Amino acid sequence: MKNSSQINEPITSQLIDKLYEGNQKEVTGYRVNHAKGIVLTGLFTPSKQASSISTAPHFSQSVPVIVRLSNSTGIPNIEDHNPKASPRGIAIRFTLPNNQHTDIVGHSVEGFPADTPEEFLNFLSVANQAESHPDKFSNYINAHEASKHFFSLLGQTPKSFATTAFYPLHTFKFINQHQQVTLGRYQVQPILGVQYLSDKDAGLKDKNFLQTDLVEQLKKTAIQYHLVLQVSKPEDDVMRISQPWLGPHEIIDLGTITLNKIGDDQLRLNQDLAFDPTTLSTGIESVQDPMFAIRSPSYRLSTIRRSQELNLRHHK
Ligand code: HEM
Repeated sequence: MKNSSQINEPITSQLIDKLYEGNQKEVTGYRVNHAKGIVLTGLFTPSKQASSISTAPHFSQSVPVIVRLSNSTGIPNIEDHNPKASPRGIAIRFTLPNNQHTDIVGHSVEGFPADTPEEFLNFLSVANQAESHPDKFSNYINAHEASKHFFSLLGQTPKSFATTAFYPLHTFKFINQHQQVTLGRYQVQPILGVQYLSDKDAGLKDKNFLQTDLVEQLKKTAIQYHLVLQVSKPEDDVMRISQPWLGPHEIIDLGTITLNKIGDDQLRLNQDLAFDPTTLSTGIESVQDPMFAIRSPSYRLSTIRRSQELNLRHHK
């Protein structure tokens, strides 16, 4: 029997090729997207309610977390105030008992330029020609709801990673000990609230200010986020990651992420960590939206390619 990664092999490598083509990946050994990042460590403490939503182990006990905060593009030294650095990224690894882990990967806008792998491939093909064929690019964007919405959200510079909200976008089934299912999407909400810089203030900032500010803030206090669940309503399309769910929704607090240390040896951590948003725990299942199956093989292939680049660099 074929597994999902074999089924998705051709489109996976096409997607990664397109990402390499478009993400200005001139430096080898880094991620093809979200190349510039900083790794922190801390603790996830579940809320009292979390264990009634899912039997996931980290919903009933505090667990260590590793968090990588990042800028978009494959440029490892992109200036933090460059509009192309948006959306920002977050990757969270929860360390679970028995050498298990589960990952959440999100970005700082509530949208994505495609709802299916084929649509994403089309989008990347056109986006990669944005400079040579600007009209084709703008026509495509205007004609496609997902990319139109996505581009309307880009470009802002956050005051800090500690004032940035993140959206993992996929819908999951959260299953409790009575087999009751809650459908919802995670949100990672900063305790300090969402705050952006004006373009003028952003332009005055040092090119690495998002990372240096974290170091300064940690000297005073920890960086904290609420992990919350936006509970779906019958009218929400849980199969489309490109669209926010409109109107008021029930929000359940799942717990608090507290980051209190910058990881030692950033270069090594950035290279070695390979997140996979499809690594789930017991009590949490995917709704199998069309993008979900493609993510694991894409991240795996990208990790293989950047590791090979590193090996080549070491052997030159
Ligand atoms: C099928 C759709 C997608 C594809 C093909 C894709 C592809 C990739 C690839 C190849 C990487 C580099 C992985 C590595 O070398 O470690 C990456 C990283 C990343 N992507 Fe995606 N991505 C997709 C969807 C998304 C979505 C929906 C989000 C946000 C909600 C997202 C956020 C991120 C973040 C934050 C990182 C950096 C992870 C880290 O810190 O290691 N991606 N993506």
